[in-house]
Amino acid sequence: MNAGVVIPAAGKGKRMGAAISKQFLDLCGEPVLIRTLRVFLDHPAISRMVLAVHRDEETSVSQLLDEYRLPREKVRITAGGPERQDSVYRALQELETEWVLVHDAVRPFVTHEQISELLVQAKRVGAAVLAVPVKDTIKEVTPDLDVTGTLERSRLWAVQTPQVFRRSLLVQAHEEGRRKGLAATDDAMLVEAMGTPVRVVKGDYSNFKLTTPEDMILAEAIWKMRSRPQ
Ligand SMILES: Nc1ccn([C@@H]2O[C@H](COP(=O)(O)OP(=O)(O)OP(=O)(O)O)[C@@H](O)[C@H]2O)c(=O)n1
Ligand SMILES: C[C@](O)(CO)[C@H](O)COP(=O)(O)O
Repeated sequence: MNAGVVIPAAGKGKRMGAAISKQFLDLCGEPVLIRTLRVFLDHPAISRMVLAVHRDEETSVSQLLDEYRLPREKVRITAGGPERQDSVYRALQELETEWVLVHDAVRPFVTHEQISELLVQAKRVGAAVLAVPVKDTIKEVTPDLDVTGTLERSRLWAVQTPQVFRRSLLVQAHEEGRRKGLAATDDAMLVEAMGTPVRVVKGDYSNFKLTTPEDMILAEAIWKMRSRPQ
């Protein structure tokens, strides 16, 4: 299977509130970004990777990849855009593989098993995303904080990345999304908007997105637990 990865890594991490963007924070001895990239670069189905970074960080990220001895012949760096959707679209222009995985730089706990299963399902349907059943009760609330309803939890899944697509489908979805002015918080939304089916692969709760400060504490605990000899 000819598969490449787009890693949007151009965010500023405002909700994390750290002095540096969260993808560069230390996670038990290596930057989060490096830990995330290693998972894909070590997977046998992945031949290429394009990293979308903030335009002021292209040189420093390139140096970081060299410092951690990542295989540079597989990794290209490009300038991201103002929103995640723009960063993914720009990185997509640099990737020519038949299949594309999109994965947030700040989800370091994705596994090889999940990547492999997503590729199998995407090949069947054209698009597959990792997701987990929602654990909380989800309410709709007005801007004034009045509850207007409660959603049926058994039908709700929290979507993660990786999200895997046939490249031609993803490019078309992004281009239509741009034409219609859709603001999508994930890539599958753009594919869904074309009426194209998307398959869910059940993931696990540890593949969460590092977003707020307490997530770093949880991430360190998970990393240490996974590194313990069995
Ligand atoms: N213009 C942007 C914004 C986000 N991202 C990336 O998209 C992923 C998920 O986004 P999010 O968690 O929202 O990251 P930030 O935008 O950095 O966070 P915040 O919204 O708190 O500022 C991250 O890997 C982030 O670097 C990106 O490539 N380009
Ligand atoms: C793509 C994503 O990680 C799926 O959960 C998420 O939607 C990104 O959202 P954010 O607005 O960039 O935090």
